[in-house]
Amino acid sequence: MIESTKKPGSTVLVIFGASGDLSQRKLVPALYNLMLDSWLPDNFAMIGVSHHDRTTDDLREILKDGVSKYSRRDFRGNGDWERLSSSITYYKADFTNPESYKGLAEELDAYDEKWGTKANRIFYLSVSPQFIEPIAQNINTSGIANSIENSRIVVEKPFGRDYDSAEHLNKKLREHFKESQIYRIDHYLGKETVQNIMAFRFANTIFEPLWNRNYIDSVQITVAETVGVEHRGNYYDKSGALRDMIQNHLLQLLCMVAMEPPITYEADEIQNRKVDVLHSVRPFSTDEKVQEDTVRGQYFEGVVEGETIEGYRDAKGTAEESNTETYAAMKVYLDNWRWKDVPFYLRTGKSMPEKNTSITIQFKPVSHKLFPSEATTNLPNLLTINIQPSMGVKLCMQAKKPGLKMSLNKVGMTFDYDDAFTEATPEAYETLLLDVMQGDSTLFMRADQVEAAWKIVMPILNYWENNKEKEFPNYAAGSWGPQKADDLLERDGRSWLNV
Ligand SMILES: NC(=O)C1=CN([C@@H]2O[C@H](COP(=O)(O)OP(=O)(O)OC[C@H]3O[C@@H](n4cnc5c(N)ncnc54)[C@H](OP(=O)(O)O)[C@@H]3O)[C@@H](O)[C@H]2O)C=CC1
Ligand SMILES: O=C1O[C@H](COP(=O)(O)O)[C@@H](O)[C@H](O)[C@H]1O
Repeated sequence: MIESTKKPGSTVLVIFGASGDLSQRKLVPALYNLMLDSWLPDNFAMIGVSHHDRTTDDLREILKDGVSKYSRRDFRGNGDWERLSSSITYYKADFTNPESYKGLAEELDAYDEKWGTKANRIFYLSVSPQFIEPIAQNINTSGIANSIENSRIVVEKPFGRDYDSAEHLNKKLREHFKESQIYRIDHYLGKETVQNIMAFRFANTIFEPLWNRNYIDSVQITVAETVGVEHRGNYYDKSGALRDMIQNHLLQLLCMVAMEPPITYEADEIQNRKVDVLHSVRPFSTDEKVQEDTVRGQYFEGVVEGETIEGYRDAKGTAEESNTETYAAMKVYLDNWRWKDVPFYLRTGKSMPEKNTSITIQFKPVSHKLFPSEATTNLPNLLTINIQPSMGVKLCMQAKKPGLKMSLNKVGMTFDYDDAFTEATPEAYETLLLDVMQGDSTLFMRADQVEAAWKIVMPILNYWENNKEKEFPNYAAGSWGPQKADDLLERDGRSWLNV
């Protein structure tokens, strides 16, 4: 495990695609907050690479705008931004042109010379997927990744668009970098409340003995977003909820909640336990299984949080007869000792009535009914891990309602981040960028993890692509998704717990 309280050593962060949306909305605001919290190395520089004619001042202005709009801390005009921006320079290059990398090499060497040390070189690929291969190759052939220990490459999602392309990309990356140098981002893993799942499960005595098929009836994982496809129609219409959310974020949440206890808090050990979960997912082995246990949806015009949202097919960049799902739900089983016959229900959707990312564990009913049925609400114990926007854990149980008769009522025990902690919550990208600088890959995706996750969704992707959904669009923006998603649970005598 990496010493997490230590400031990283001298670092040059090269962001390919520095003028793009991700860089403005997430990466540079994260650097800004790391700087304010004194986490940036004493010797730090950022080189922003993209292809339009720009000066360093132009890039700084673009990024300043991003920080002022998106930083979790208010933008303060007291010289803080200038402290960060003075370490940012612009480098104009065509990603695909090997010649462009010569000047970059000179700039990187100049920092080593100035600081009198071999600085960490982090190559952050905030670029469209088709550029990953040529950039990795050009970094390698130009020799700018100067050593295995000091050089790291960070790759954004989407990591491939199916199993074959992800496997190919892994192979190509490994032609140029060692696995220990490759940091595949899934920003959900950087979220404070997602990291807390490990603490919650493995730093407390009371939950783990119950965390299995003997006590748990079922698990629900929900990632509901109020936003629709917005300006990302071009990307999203070729992706859909299964690729965009389930293959990565939801399967990672599944891993966190279902994994066996790791022996040590080491990156490889934790990733091994997560891969075990993915390998244990019962395959969707036939088209009938896909039809039975999965549901897809696409929203039509509706009202979300009081605002009318146009239908998905009317959004810019989407096809008129688009077959792309904006909602996906499924039931999966894990064929292993701990979870045999416990269903895990996963769902995610855009244009839902509320933003809610949560995991709910439904416990089995008590083994013997002691109280007369009119006295009890018959509600099972529920443990909800709220990931966002509300952050915390809530346990629902039954208690005697005060009064002269024995009557039970549902009550809750709540741990809320806002009440429990005074510390601010860092954004996921702050955690992840700091981890890359410190060389800690615990919260990143290993090659086999990504491939195992693709393997799970491939039969669904194939079936959905080859069989157009005739009922699309099939849920109103602002509703909880298609009726069939409710039916999926109703068949099992359960229902979605919109808590
Ligand atoms: N935006 C987001 O919220 C999220 C994005 N991602 C992923 O991050 C990656 C980047 O996304 P995003 O920032 O939105 O993309 P953008 O399209 O906004 O930015 C692309 C960047 O690449 C540069 N660029 C494009 N072609 C070339 C080229 N041939 N040579 C040099 N520079 C080039 C552009 O430079 P210029 O300005 O000069 O044109 C720009 O800086 C994608 O893989 C995306 O899927 C992942 C999660 C969320
Ligand atoms: O990766 C993605 O995640 C966002 C949701 O992220 P969150 O941190 O706001 O929960 C999603 O909107 C986007 O479509 C997807 O590409």
